[in-house]
Amino acid sequence: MKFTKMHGLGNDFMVLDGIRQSLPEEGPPLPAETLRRLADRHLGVGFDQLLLVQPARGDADFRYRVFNADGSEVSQCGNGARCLAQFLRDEGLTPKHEIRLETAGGQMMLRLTDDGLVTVNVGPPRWAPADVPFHASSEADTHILVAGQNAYEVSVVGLGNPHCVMLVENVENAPVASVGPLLQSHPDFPEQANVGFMQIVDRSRIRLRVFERGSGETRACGSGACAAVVCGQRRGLLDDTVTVELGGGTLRIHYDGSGGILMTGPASRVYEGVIPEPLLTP
Ligand SMILES: N[C@H](CCC[C@H](N)C(=O)O)C(=O)O
Repeated sequence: MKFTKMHGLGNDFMVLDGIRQSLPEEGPPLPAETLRRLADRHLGVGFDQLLLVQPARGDADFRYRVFNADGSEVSQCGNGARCLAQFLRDEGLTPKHEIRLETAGGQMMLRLTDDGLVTVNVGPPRWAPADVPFHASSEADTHILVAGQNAYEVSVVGLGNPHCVMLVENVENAPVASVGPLLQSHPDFPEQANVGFMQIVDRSRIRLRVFERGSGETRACGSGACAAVVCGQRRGLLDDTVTVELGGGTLRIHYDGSGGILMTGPASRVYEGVIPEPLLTP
């Protein structure tokens, strides 16, 4: 099985072409145990997420599916969407500069810009608890989550995937490794959550670390960057356009309250590889 290794600011992916290779319409493209082994950075290829592109089933150009390193299928991966747009163009699978993707969380528009960057419209933020999903009686600027011996004030938002975002003084010493897993699996998130730790530099710049659901802390999280910005805007702390500094580099996020959240950033190819068929079975 052929694959392409790519990354968006160090959030790295194994990309599978389900257009020119026949892959299952539903469920993981590989046995879950094989997928997890390939995600391992010593036993396999090593990746945060596996991205799969397949023929669209509706009026979009392509269908986009995402699997975390733990094998869980999810509905959104912002960095991955940029890499997929680059992959589709590089492979000659589309001549378009504007690509519409069908995802489990709805449609997303991608635009390849002349400066080699990709802009993704990830859609509007979903604040209603049921749309995150999150157990709460109503939406609010912040919620208090009790975990272990502590209470954490977080903002909660859905972007096709669930996010909770907390403010920290300095991302360098944020309790990502300890608090990230606690809030990821907090019982108020029935499908778990991605956990963002946001330092406000000024109204147009933040620093961010994300403990991702199903993958742990990654060097960048595109949907996490979008979530942090809209949560900061809702709390009156950020302007419409924000530069987000992540471990692997910067993203530009724009949201003015109408239309969708626009995320702009790079997409990088690393290498192509082949997994021999006998190694695809557990
Ligand atoms: N871990 C996320 C999926 C990948 C998101 C991230 N890599 C991005 O760039 O948005 C989740 O379980 O919802």
